[in-house]
Amino acid sequence: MKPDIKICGLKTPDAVDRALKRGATHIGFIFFEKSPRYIEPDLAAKLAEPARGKAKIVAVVVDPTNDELDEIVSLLKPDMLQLHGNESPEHVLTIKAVYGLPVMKALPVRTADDLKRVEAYIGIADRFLFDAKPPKGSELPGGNGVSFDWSLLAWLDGSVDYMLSGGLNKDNVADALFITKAPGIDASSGVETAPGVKSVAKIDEFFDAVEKANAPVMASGS
Ligand SMILES: O=C(O)c1ccccc1NCC(=O)[C@H](O)[C@H](O)COP(=O)(O)O
Repeated sequence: MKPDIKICGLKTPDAVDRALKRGATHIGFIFFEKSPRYIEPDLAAKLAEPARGKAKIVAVVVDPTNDELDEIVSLLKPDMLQLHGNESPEHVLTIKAVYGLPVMKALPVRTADDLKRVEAYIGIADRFLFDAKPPKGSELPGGNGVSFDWSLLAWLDGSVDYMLSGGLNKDNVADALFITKAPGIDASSGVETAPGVKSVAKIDEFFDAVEKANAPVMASGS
């Protein structure tokens, strides 16, 4: 089945346009000031306009304060919040109750033990985003362009809805899908020419690779 596809860290109209034209189901905006993909909420709101009703608009936040969320939600009017910090299950519940929005909870993964944290969020998070643990020294909880051992996801109960993330690009996405059968995938650095600089050509190549990976295998004729 065709996975949901999220292109994250968008900052320009041409990248938003290309992601939508190629069939992105989710587009993400980063509200973490240290990130090269950081965008002001009012600019994100303008960029997101063409996506309304076509793709889910995702606000990516890290251990957000109420003031931060108030501003982002009122300006951007996202379809979903991606919580990419150390938000506890209780904090996720509170955020959902206050804003009435579905939450995708990001969890960093390096070992099988890391996936044990899923349990605490079942019935609370609407979806998970499994991302690689940031490399030592990185100030970014996401967008590091590194992958984790995808075979770890084989341990998951099939009822866990998630997006696979972390270092996905045109060269590895077919393998990632083959190994995990992920219901959703997310890419950021893999469709950039430099940190924070999205490339329409790379967005195209990424979607081409996903389409190729999903194309039915034709039986060889006569
Ligand atoms: O992308 C960022 O700069 C970022 C900063 C702070 C929190 C989250 C961030 N990204 C969240 C995403 O959903 C990314 O797409 C995900 O981490 C994968 O990134 P990449 O490995 O570069 O494809």
